[in-house]
Amino acid sequence: MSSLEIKTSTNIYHVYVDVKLRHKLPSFLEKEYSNVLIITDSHVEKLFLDDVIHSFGTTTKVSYAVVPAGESSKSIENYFNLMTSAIENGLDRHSLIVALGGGMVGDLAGFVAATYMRGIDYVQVPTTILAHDSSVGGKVAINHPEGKNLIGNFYPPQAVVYDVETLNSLPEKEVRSGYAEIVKHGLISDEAFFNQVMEQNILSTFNPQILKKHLIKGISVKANIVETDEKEGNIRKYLNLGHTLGHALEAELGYGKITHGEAVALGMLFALQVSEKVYGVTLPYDTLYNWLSKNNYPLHLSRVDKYVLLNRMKKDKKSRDLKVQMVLLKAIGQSTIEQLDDEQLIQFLENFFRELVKG
Ligand SMILES: NC(=O)c1ccc[n+]([C@@H]2O[C@H](COP(=O)([O-])OP(=O)(O)OC[C@H]3O[C@@H](n4cnc5c(N)ncnc54)[C@H](O)[C@@H]3O)[C@@H](O)[C@H]2O)c1
Ligand SMILES: O=C(O)C(=O)C[C@@H](O)[C@H](O)[C@H](O)COP(=O)(O)O
Ligand SMILES: [Zn+2]
Repeated sequence: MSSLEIKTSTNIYHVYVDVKLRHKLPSFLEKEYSNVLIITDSHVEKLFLDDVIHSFGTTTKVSYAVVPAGESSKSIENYFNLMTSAIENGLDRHSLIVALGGGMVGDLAGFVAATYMRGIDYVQVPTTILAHDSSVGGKVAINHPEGKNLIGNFYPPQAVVYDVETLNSLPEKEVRSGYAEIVKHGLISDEAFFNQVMEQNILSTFNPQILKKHLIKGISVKANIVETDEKEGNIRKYLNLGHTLGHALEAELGYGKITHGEAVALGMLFALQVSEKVYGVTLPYDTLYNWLSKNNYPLHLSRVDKYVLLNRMKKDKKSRDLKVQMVLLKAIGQSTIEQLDDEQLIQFLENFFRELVKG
Protein backbone atom coordinates (compact mmCIF):
# COMPACT_ATOMS: atom_id res chain seq x y z
CA MET A 1 0.00 0.00 0.00
CA SER A 2 1.21 3.54 -0.71
CA SER A 3 0.83 6.05 2.04
CA LEU A 4 1.62 9.75 1.63
CA GLU A 5 1.70 12.17 4.52
CA ILE A 6 0.24 15.65 3.99
CA LYS A 7 1.70 18.01 6.54
CA THR A 8 0.58 21.65 6.54
CA SER A 9 1.26 24.29 9.18
CA THR A 10 -1.99 23.35 10.94
CA ASN A 11 -2.61 19.74 10.03
CA ILE A 12 -1.32 16.25 9.26
CA TYR A 13 -3.24 13.53 7.49
CA HIS A 14 -2.48 10.54 5.31
CA VAL A 15 -3.51 9.51 1.83
CA TYR A 16 -3.68 5.71 1.52
CA VAL A 17 -3.72 4.22 -1.98
CA ASP A 18 -4.34 0.55 -2.71
CA VAL A 19 -7.03 -1.93 -3.72
CA LYS A 20 -9.88 -3.12 -1.45
CA LEU A 21 -9.43 -0.36 1.14
CA ARG A 22 -13.18 0.35 1.18
CA HIS A 23 -13.70 -2.92 3.05
CA LYS A 24 -11.60 -1.76 6.03
CA LEU A 25 -12.22 1.95 6.25
CA PRO A 26 -12.17 2.28 10.11
CA SER A 27 -8.64 0.84 10.24
CA PHE A 28 -7.37 4.06 8.57
CA LEU A 29 -8.96 6.35 11.12
CA GLU A 30 -7.07 7.53 14.15
CA LYS A 31 -10.20 7.86 16.30
CA GLU A 32 -13.23 5.70 16.96
CA TYR A 33 -16.59 7.17 16.02
CA SER A 34 -19.92 5.99 17.40
CA ASN A 35 -22.05 7.82 14.81
CA VAL A 36 -21.18 7.96 11.11
CA LEU A 37 -23.02 9.52 8.15
CA ILE A 38 -21.95 8.32 4.71
CA ILE A 39 -22.70 10.79 1.93
CA THR A 40 -22.65 9.41 -1.59
CA ASP A 41 -24.32 9.78 -5.00
CA SER A 42 -26.88 7.63 -6.79
CA HIS A 43 -24.30 5.84 -8.99
CA VAL A 44 -21.76 5.13 -6.28
CA GLU A 45 -24.50 4.03 -3.87
CA LYS A 46 -25.21 1.01 -6.06
CA LEU A 47 -21.55 0.12 -6.44
CA PHE A 48 -19.83 0.61 -3.08
CA LEU A 49 -22.16 1.83 -0.33
CA ASP A 50 -22.79 -1.63 1.16
CA ASP A 51 -19.06 -2.38 1.33
CA VAL A 52 -18.39 0.80 3.27
CA ILE A 53 -21.36 0.32 5.61
CA HIS A 54 -20.20 -3.25 6.39
CA SER A 55 -16.64 -2.09 7.05
CA PHE A 56 -17.89 -0.35 10.22
CA GLY A 57 -19.23 -3.60 11.74
CA THR A 58 -22.16 -3.63 14.13
CA THR A 59 -21.08 -1.44 17.04
CA THR A 60 -21.11 1.86 15.12
CA LYS A 61 -24.35 3.62 14.18
CA VAL A 62 -24.06 4.14 10.42
CA SER A 63 -26.58 6.11 8.38
CA TYR A 64 -26.33 7.33 4.81
CA ALA A 65 -27.62 10.05 2.50
CA VAL A 66 -27.67 9.84 -1.28
CA VAL A 67 -27.71 12.79 -3.71
CA PRO A 68 -28.39 12.44 -7.44
CA ALA A 69 -25.21 11.80 -9.44
CA GLY A 70 -23.93 14.82 -11.39
CA GLU A 71 -22.35 18.22 -10.91
CA SER A 72 -25.71 19.97 -10.45
CA SER A 73 -25.96 18.22 -7.07
CA LYS A 74 -23.16 20.40 -5.66
CA SER A 75 -25.90 22.86 -4.74
CA ILE A 76 -27.24 24.86 -1.81
CA GLU A 77 -30.41 22.71 -1.85
CA ASN A 78 -28.49 19.46 -1.38
CA TYR A 79 -26.24 21.10 1.19
CA PHE A 80 -29.32 22.04 3.22
CA ASN A 81 -30.91 18.58 2.85
CA LEU A 82 -27.67 16.93 3.99
CA MET A 83 -27.58 19.20 7.04
CA THR A 84 -31.09 18.00 7.82
CA SER A 85 -29.93 14.36 7.44
CA ALA A 86 -27.05 15.02 9.82
CA ILE A 87 -29.41 16.53 12.41
CA GLU A 88 -32.04 13.80 12.00
CA ASN A 89 -29.42 11.09 12.35
CA GLY A 90 -28.19 12.60 15.60
CA LEU A 91 -24.67 13.56 14.51
CA ASP A 92 -22.80 15.49 17.18
CA ARG A 93 -19.37 17.10 17.31
CA HIS A 94 -17.74 13.67 17.79
CA SER A 95 -19.36 12.11 14.73
CA LEU A 96 -17.83 11.38 11.34
CA ILE A 97 -18.92 12.13 7.79
CA VAL A 98 -17.68 9.79 5.05
CA ALA A 99 -17.48 11.36 1.57
CA LEU A 100 -17.86 8.31 -0.69
CA GLY A 101 -17.63 9.18 -4.37
CA GLY A 102 -15.99 11.47 -6.87
CA GLY A 103 -15.10 15.12 -6.52
CA MET A 104 -18.72 16.27 -6.53
CA VAL A 105 -19.48 14.22 -3.41
CA GLY A 106 -16.09 15.05 -1.86
CA ASP A 107 -16.58 18.80 -2.22
CA LEU A 108 -20.23 18.74 -1.08
CA ALA A 109 -19.83 16.34 1.85
CA GLY A 110 -16.62 18.12 2.87
CA PHE A 111 -18.47 21.43 2.97
CA VAL A 112 -21.23 19.86 5.07
CA ALA A 113 -18.57 18.54 7.47
CA ALA A 114 -16.81 21.93 7.53
CA THR A 115 -19.95 23.75 8.61
CA TYR A 116 -22.05 21.24 10.58
CA MET A 117 -21.90 22.41 14.21
CA ARG A 118 -18.99 24.65 13.01
CA GLY A 119 -17.02 21.67 11.77
CA ILE A 120 -16.83 17.92 12.41
CA ASP A 121 -14.43 15.22 11.19
CA TYR A 122 -14.73 13.73 7.74
CA VAL A 123 -12.86 11.23 5.61
CA GLN A 124 -12.48 11.29 1.85
CA VAL A 125 -13.12 7.97 0.09
CA PRO A 126 -12.54 8.90 -3.56
CA THR A 127 -13.92 6.68 -6.33
CA THR A 128 -12.92 8.57 -9.50
CA ILE A 129 -9.58 9.29 -11.16
CA LEU A 130 -10.34 12.98 -10.89
CA ALA A 131 -10.71 12.64 -7.14
CA HIS A 132 -6.95 11.96 -6.76
CA ASP A 133 -6.97 15.76 -6.98
CA SER A 134 -10.22 16.74 -5.24
CA SER A 135 -9.80 14.52 -2.18
CA VAL A 136 -6.42 16.03 -1.27
CA GLY A 137 -5.77 19.58 -0.07
CA GLY A 138 -8.96 20.37 1.82
CA LYS A 139 -10.79 22.60 -0.67
CA VAL A 140 -14.50 21.98 -0.04
CA ALA A 141 -17.32 23.85 -1.75
CA ILE A 142 -20.66 24.04 -3.47
CA ASN A 143 -21.45 25.88 -6.69
CA HIS A 144 -23.50 29.04 -7.21
CA PRO A 145 -25.31 29.57 -10.52
CA GLU A 146 -22.92 32.52 -11.01
CA GLY A 147 -19.77 30.47 -10.58
CA LYS A 148 -18.01 27.30 -9.50
CA ASN A 149 -17.13 26.67 -5.85
CA LEU A 150 -18.06 30.21 -4.85
CA ILE A 151 -19.33 28.98 -1.47
CA GLY A 152 -16.71 26.98 0.39
CA ASN A 153 -13.76 26.72 2.69
CA PHE A 154 -10.39 25.08 3.28
CA TYR A 155 -11.11 22.15 5.56
CA PRO A 156 -8.77 19.15 5.47
CA PRO A 157 -10.07 15.60 5.99
CA GLN A 158 -8.91 13.21 8.72
CA ALA A 159 -7.64 10.87 6.00
CA VAL A 160 -7.99 10.05 2.32
CA VAL A 161 -8.66 6.37 1.70
CA TYR A 162 -8.29 5.76 -2.03
CA ASP A 163 -9.40 2.29 -3.08
CA VAL A 164 -8.21 2.25 -6.68
CA GLU A 165 -10.16 -0.95 -7.36
CA THR A 166 -13.27 1.24 -7.50
CA LEU A 167 -11.91 2.91 -10.63
CA ASN A 168 -12.53 -0.23 -12.73
CA SER A 169 -16.18 0.68 -13.17
CA LEU A 170 -15.59 4.24 -14.41
CA PRO A 171 -17.08 5.06 -17.81
CA GLU A 172 -14.66 6.34 -20.49
CA LYS A 173 -15.90 9.91 -20.12
CA GLU A 174 -14.86 9.93 -16.45
CA VAL A 175 -11.47 8.38 -17.25
CA ARG A 176 -10.92 11.28 -19.64
CA SER A 177 -12.15 13.82 -17.12
CA GLY A 178 -9.83 12.56 -14.38
CA TYR A 179 -6.81 12.38 -16.64
CA ALA A 180 -7.09 16.09 -17.37
CA GLU A 181 -6.03 16.82 -13.78
CA ILE A 182 -3.16 14.31 -14.08
CA VAL A 183 -2.01 16.20 -17.19
CA LYS A 184 -2.29 19.45 -15.20
CA HIS A 185 -0.08 18.02 -12.46
CA GLY A 186 2.45 17.14 -15.17
CA LEU A 187 2.38 20.55 -16.82
CA ILE A 188 2.94 22.46 -13.60
CA SER A 189 5.69 20.21 -12.28
CA ASP A 190 7.57 17.79 -14.47
CA GLU A 191 8.23 17.57 -18.21
CA ALA A 192 9.25 13.89 -18.15
CA PHE A 193 6.01 12.98 -16.39
CA PHE A 194 3.95 15.08 -18.78
CA ASN A 195 5.62 13.35 -21.75
CA GLN A 196 4.97 9.91 -20.24
CA VAL A 197 1.27 10.72 -20.01
CA MET A 198 1.27 12.04 -23.58
CA GLU A 199 2.58 8.65 -24.74
CA GLN A 200 -0.34 6.89 -23.13
CA ASN A 201 -3.62 6.20 -24.89
CA ILE A 202 -5.84 6.31 -21.82
CA LEU A 203 -8.80 4.67 -23.57
CA SER A 204 -7.39 1.68 -25.47
CA THR A 205 -4.44 0.81 -23.24
CA PHE A 206 -5.94 1.38 -19.82
CA ASN A 207 -3.47 -0.27 -17.43
CA PRO A 208 -4.18 -0.26 -13.65
CA GLN A 209 -0.47 -0.28 -12.71
CA ILE A 210 0.37 2.69 -14.90
CA LEU A 211 -2.76 4.47 -13.70
CA LYS A 212 -1.78 3.93 -10.06
CA LYS A 213 1.69 5.36 -10.78
CA HIS A 214 0.14 8.41 -12.44
CA LEU A 215 -2.29 8.93 -9.55
CA ILE A 216 0.46 8.75 -6.94
CA LYS A 217 2.60 11.18 -8.91
CA GLY A 218 -0.37 13.57 -9.24
CA ILE A 219 -1.11 13.34 -5.52
CA SER A 220 2.53 14.01 -4.61
CA VAL A 221 2.70 17.07 -6.89
CA LYS A 222 -0.41 18.41 -5.18
CA ALA A 223 0.81 17.43 -1.69
CA ASN A 224 4.07 19.33 -2.15
CA ILE A 225 2.18 22.46 -3.09
CA VAL A 226 -0.52 22.39 -0.41
CA GLU A 227 2.03 21.61 2.29
CA THR A 228 3.70 24.95 1.58
CA ASP A 229 0.62 27.02 0.77
CA GLU A 230 -2.55 25.42 2.13
CA LYS A 231 -4.80 28.48 1.74
CA GLU A 232 -3.72 29.63 -1.71
CA GLY A 233 -1.73 32.69 -0.75
CA ASN A 234 0.71 32.09 -3.61
CA ILE A 235 1.92 28.84 -5.23
CA ARG A 236 -1.31 26.92 -4.68
CA LYS A 237 -2.72 29.05 -7.49
CA TYR A 238 -0.64 26.94 -9.88
CA LEU A 239 -3.06 24.04 -9.22
CA ASN A 240 -5.59 26.24 -10.97
CA LEU A 241 -3.93 25.94 -14.39
CA GLY A 242 -6.72 25.66 -16.96
CA HIS A 243 -9.41 26.52 -14.44
CA THR A 244 -10.02 30.21 -15.21
CA LEU A 245 -11.56 29.35 -18.56
CA GLY A 246 -12.55 25.82 -17.43
CA HIS A 247 -14.77 27.00 -14.58
CA ALA A 248 -16.27 29.74 -16.78
CA LEU A 249 -17.24 27.08 -19.33
CA GLU A 250 -18.76 24.77 -16.71
CA ALA A 251 -20.93 27.55 -15.29
CA GLU A 252 -21.87 29.00 -18.68
CA LEU A 253 -22.75 25.71 -20.40
CA GLY A 254 -24.63 24.49 -17.29
CA TYR A 255 -23.17 22.35 -14.49
CA GLY A 256 -22.69 18.81 -15.73
CA LYS A 257 -23.07 19.62 -19.45
CA ILE A 258 -19.32 19.40 -19.78
CA THR A 259 -17.28 17.50 -17.16
CA HIS A 260 -14.83 19.36 -14.95
CA GLY A 261 -11.89 17.61 -16.60
CA GLU A 262 -13.13 18.29 -20.14
CA ALA A 263 -13.48 21.98 -19.26
CA VAL A 264 -10.05 22.09 -17.63
CA ALA A 265 -8.53 20.39 -20.68
CA LEU A 266 -9.82 23.21 -22.89
CA GLY A 267 -8.68 25.71 -20.28
CA MET A 268 -5.16 24.25 -20.31
CA LEU A 269 -4.97 24.49 -24.11
CA PHE A 270 -6.03 28.13 -23.79
CA ALA A 271 -3.44 28.75 -21.06
CA LEU A 272 -0.69 27.22 -23.23
CA GLN A 273 -1.65 29.40 -26.17
CA VAL A 274 -1.84 32.57 -24.06
CA SER A 275 1.51 31.71 -22.43
CA GLU A 276 3.17 31.35 -25.84
CA LYS A 277 1.88 34.77 -26.87
CA VAL A 278 2.63 36.58 -23.61
CA TYR A 279 6.12 35.14 -23.06
CA GLY A 280 7.15 34.35 -26.64
CA VAL A 281 7.98 30.76 -25.66
CA THR A 282 7.16 27.46 -27.33
CA LEU A 283 4.99 25.10 -25.32
CA PRO A 284 3.46 21.69 -26.15
CA TYR A 285 0.11 23.04 -27.41
CA ASP A 286 0.10 20.71 -30.41
CA THR A 287 1.18 17.69 -28.36
CA LEU A 288 -1.62 18.30 -25.87
CA TYR A 289 -4.19 19.06 -28.57
CA ASN A 290 -3.34 15.83 -30.45
CA TRP A 291 -3.43 13.76 -27.27
CA LEU A 292 -6.81 15.22 -26.26
CA SER A 293 -8.14 14.63 -29.73
CA LYS A 294 -6.86 11.01 -29.83
CA ASN A 295 -8.58 10.37 -26.51
CA ASN A 296 -11.87 11.87 -27.72
CA TYR A 297 -12.03 14.96 -25.52
CA PRO A 298 -14.64 17.42 -26.84
CA LEU A 299 -12.64 20.22 -28.48
CA HIS A 300 -15.31 22.45 -30.03
CA LEU A 301 -16.92 25.47 -28.49
CA SER A 302 -18.90 27.09 -31.27
CA ARG A 303 -21.86 28.41 -29.27
CA VAL A 304 -20.08 30.30 -26.48
CA ASP A 305 -19.87 34.09 -26.62
CA LYS A 306 -16.41 35.41 -25.71
CA TYR A 307 -17.75 38.48 -23.85
CA VAL A 308 -20.01 36.28 -21.73
CA LEU A 309 -17.06 34.02 -20.99
CA LEU A 310 -14.89 36.97 -20.04
CA ASN A 311 -17.53 38.08 -17.52
CA ARG A 312 -17.58 34.58 -16.09
CA MET A 313 -13.78 34.54 -15.87
CA LYS A 314 -13.82 37.76 -13.88
CA LYS A 315 -15.79 35.92 -11.14
CA ASP A 316 -12.93 33.46 -10.70
CA LYS A 317 -11.53 33.40 -7.14
CA LYS A 318 -8.09 34.47 -8.33
CA SER A 319 -9.47 37.75 -9.71
CA ARG A 320 -8.72 41.01 -8.01
CA ASP A 321 -10.68 44.23 -8.64
CA LEU A 322 -12.40 42.46 -11.55
CA LYS A 323 -9.08 41.83 -13.32
CA VAL A 324 -8.55 38.28 -14.53
CA GLN A 325 -5.46 36.52 -13.18
CA MET A 326 -4.47 33.42 -15.12
CA VAL A 327 -1.97 30.68 -14.39
CA LEU A 328 0.48 30.65 -17.31
CA LEU A 329 3.65 28.70 -18.02
CA LYS A 330 7.09 29.93 -19.06
CA ALA A 331 8.03 26.28 -19.52
CA ILE A 332 6.71 22.98 -18.23
CA GLY A 333 7.20 23.11 -14.48
CA GLN A 334 7.59 26.90 -14.47
CA SER A 335 4.19 28.33 -13.60
CA THR A 336 3.42 32.02 -13.22
CA ILE A 337 0.40 34.20 -12.44
CA GLU A 338 -0.36 36.93 -14.94
CA GLN A 339 -3.00 39.67 -14.77
CA LEU A 340 -4.54 40.19 -18.20
CA ASP A 341 -6.53 43.12 -19.62
CA ASP A 342 -10.05 42.56 -20.85
CA GLU A 343 -9.19 43.59 -24.44
CA GLN A 344 -6.18 41.28 -24.48
CA LEU A 345 -8.31 38.40 -23.21
CA ILE A 346 -11.02 38.96 -25.81
CA GLN A 347 -8.36 38.75 -28.51
CA PHE A 348 -6.85 35.62 -26.98
CA LEU A 349 -10.30 34.00 -26.74
CA GLU A 350 -11.11 34.91 -30.35
CA ASN A 351 -7.82 33.47 -31.52
CA PHE A 352 -8.33 30.34 -29.40
CA PHE A 353 -11.77 29.64 -30.85
CA ARG A 354 -10.45 30.20 -34.38
CA GLU A 355 -7.61 27.69 -33.84
CA LEU A 356 -9.99 25.16 -32.26
CA VAL A 357 -12.29 25.29 -35.26
CA LYS A 358 -9.30 24.65 -37.57
CA GLY A 359 -8.44 21.61 -35.42
N1 LIG B 1 -11.57 20.18 -4.01
C1 LIG B 1 -10.70 20.14 -4.98
O1 LIG B 1 -9.49 20.39 -4.80
C2 LIG B 1 -11.15 19.75 -6.36
C3 LIG B 1 -10.20 19.38 -7.31
C4 LIG B 1 -10.66 18.99 -8.57
C5 LIG B 1 -12.02 18.94 -8.84
N2 LIG B 1 -12.90 19.28 -7.88
C6 LIG B 1 -14.35 19.15 -8.11
O2 LIG B 1 -14.60 17.77 -8.33
C7 LIG B 1 -15.79 17.64 -9.12
C8 LIG B 1 -15.56 16.67 -10.25
O3 LIG B 1 -15.23 15.41 -9.70
P1 LIG B 1 -15.52 14.06 -10.49
O4 LIG B 1 -15.03 14.18 -11.86
O5 LIG B 1 -15.05 12.95 -9.65
O6 LIG B 1 -17.10 14.10 -10.64
P2 LIG B 1 -18.28 13.31 -9.95
O7 LIG B 1 -18.08 13.15 -8.51
O8 LIG B 1 -19.53 13.97 -10.43
O9 LIG B 1 -18.14 11.85 -10.63
C9 LIG B 1 -18.30 11.72 -12.02
C10 LIG B 1 -19.31 10.60 -12.37
O10 LIG B 1 -18.73 9.34 -12.07
C11 LIG B 1 -19.64 8.57 -11.25
N3 LIG B 1 -18.79 7.69 -10.46
C12 LIG B 1 -18.06 7.99 -9.37
N4 LIG B 1 -17.30 6.95 -9.00
C13 LIG B 1 -17.57 5.95 -9.86
C14 LIG B 1 -17.08 4.64 -10.03
N5 LIG B 1 -16.12 4.17 -9.27
N6 LIG B 1 -17.59 3.89 -11.04
C15 LIG B 1 -18.53 4.40 -11.89
N7 LIG B 1 -19.02 5.64 -11.79
C16 LIG B 1 -18.53 6.41 -10.79
C17 LIG B 1 -20.40 9.60 -10.49
O11 LIG B 1 -21.62 9.07 -10.03
C18 LIG B 1 -20.61 10.67 -11.57
O12 LIG B 1 -21.66 10.30 -12.42
C19 LIG B 1 -16.14 19.03 -9.60
O13 LIG B 1 -17.17 19.54 -8.81
C20 LIG B 1 -14.86 19.81 -9.35
O14 LIG B 1 -15.12 21.18 -9.16
C21 LIG B 1 -12.50 19.68 -6.65
O1 LIG C 1 -6.56 22.31 -5.04
C1 LIG C 1 -6.51 23.36 -5.68
O2 LIG C 1 -6.05 24.40 -5.22
C2 LIG C 1 -7.02 23.40 -7.07
O3 LIG C 1 -7.09 24.47 -7.66
C3 LIG C 1 -7.41 22.11 -7.68
C4 LIG C 1 -8.43 22.23 -8.80
O4 LIG C 1 -8.24 21.10 -9.64
C5 LIG C 1 -9.87 22.18 -8.31
O5 LIG C 1 -10.74 22.12 -9.41
C6 LIG C 1 -10.31 23.23 -7.32
O6 LIG C 1 -11.57 22.93 -6.79
C7 LIG C 1 -10.40 24.60 -7.92
O7 LIG C 1 -10.45 25.51 -6.90
P1 LIG C 1 -11.12 26.95 -7.03
O8 LIG C 1 -10.57 27.67 -5.85
O9 LIG C 1 -10.69 27.53 -8.34
O10 LIG C 1 -12.57 26.74 -6.95
ZN1 LIG D 1 -9.85 20.99 -11.03
